Amino acid sequence: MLRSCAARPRTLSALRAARGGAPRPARDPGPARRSFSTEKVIHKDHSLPNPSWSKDLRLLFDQFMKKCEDGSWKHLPSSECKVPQRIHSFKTYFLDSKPVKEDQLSQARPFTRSYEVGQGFEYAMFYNEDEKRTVCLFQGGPYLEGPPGFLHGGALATMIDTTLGVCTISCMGLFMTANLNINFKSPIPLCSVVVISSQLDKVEGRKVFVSCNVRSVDEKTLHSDATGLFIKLDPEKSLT
Ligand SMILES: CCCCC/C=C\C/C=C\CCCCCCCC(=O)SCCNC(=O)CCNC(=O)[C@H](O)C(C)(C)COP(=O)(O)OP(=O)(O)OC[C@H]1O[C@@H](n2cnc3c(N)ncnc32)[C@H](O)[C@@H]1OP(=O)(O)O
Repeated sequence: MLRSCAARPRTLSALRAARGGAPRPARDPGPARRSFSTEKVIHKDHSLPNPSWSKDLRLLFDQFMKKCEDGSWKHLPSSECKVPQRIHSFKTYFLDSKPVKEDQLSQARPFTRSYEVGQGFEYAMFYNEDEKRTVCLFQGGPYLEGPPGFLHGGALATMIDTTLGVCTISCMGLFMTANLNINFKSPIPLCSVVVISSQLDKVEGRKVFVSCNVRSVDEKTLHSDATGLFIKLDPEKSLT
């Protein structure tokens, strides 16, 4: 259910209660939109259409789902729950250190999936293995406002980092962002849809160079372009 701005928690304690209190009630999307893992936990796929998606986002999503039919593109599911195997692999890099307490970790969720449906980051990603490309269809909701009526630059940076990160992780394994360089060329109207097209450019040892551009749905407006450097994690080194 969409929450109005008036219903947003105004105090820190209200915010904490909203974030850390009782688990959110499940919003069952119906059989066609449930996804299951081999784990006992049922993970809901947040990258499938929901009522907050605009016509533009639905049309683009359908176009990419068609491209998936011959196997050249893959739709990447996105869960608010953790991916246990990847998280376990990632935790091995922390070695002996415990930077985050277990109870805090149990509250953790991906930043881009931490808003109510429709209010924050609505997106779906598609991956082309042969071309080493990832495309993100992104609709930034009303809680992501920067300049009045426009998307916050940090929200776009988040989606660029996530798209480049997914592109790198899908192609190569466990990496972290070392450098992100973004040119903001044209502001993005709030609640509009943009297409983030990323590609893997070069691999040099542990370094992966990726880039992307962000365009309007009609492709006429170049909103941003960006480059990223991702470093493969070294199991011999602690992150903390
Ligand atoms: C990332 C998540 C993994 C978990 C996966 C689990 C589930 C996946 C599900 C969904 C995917 C979502 C994708 C989300 C993407 C989000 C990505 C992030 O936001 S990551 C968070 C932000 N980044 C950080 O906090 C990184 C902090 N930095 C570090 O930890 C380290 O600096 C490092 C990047 C790990 C590199 O350190 P390391 O000691 O290993 O390397 P070196 O310093 O020896 O450098 C190696 C090599 O790289 C060059 N280098 C390093 N940094 C830079 C830089 N900033 N600019 C240019 N070059 C750099 C360095 O010179 C060395 O080069 P050379 O070998 O030629 O000498």
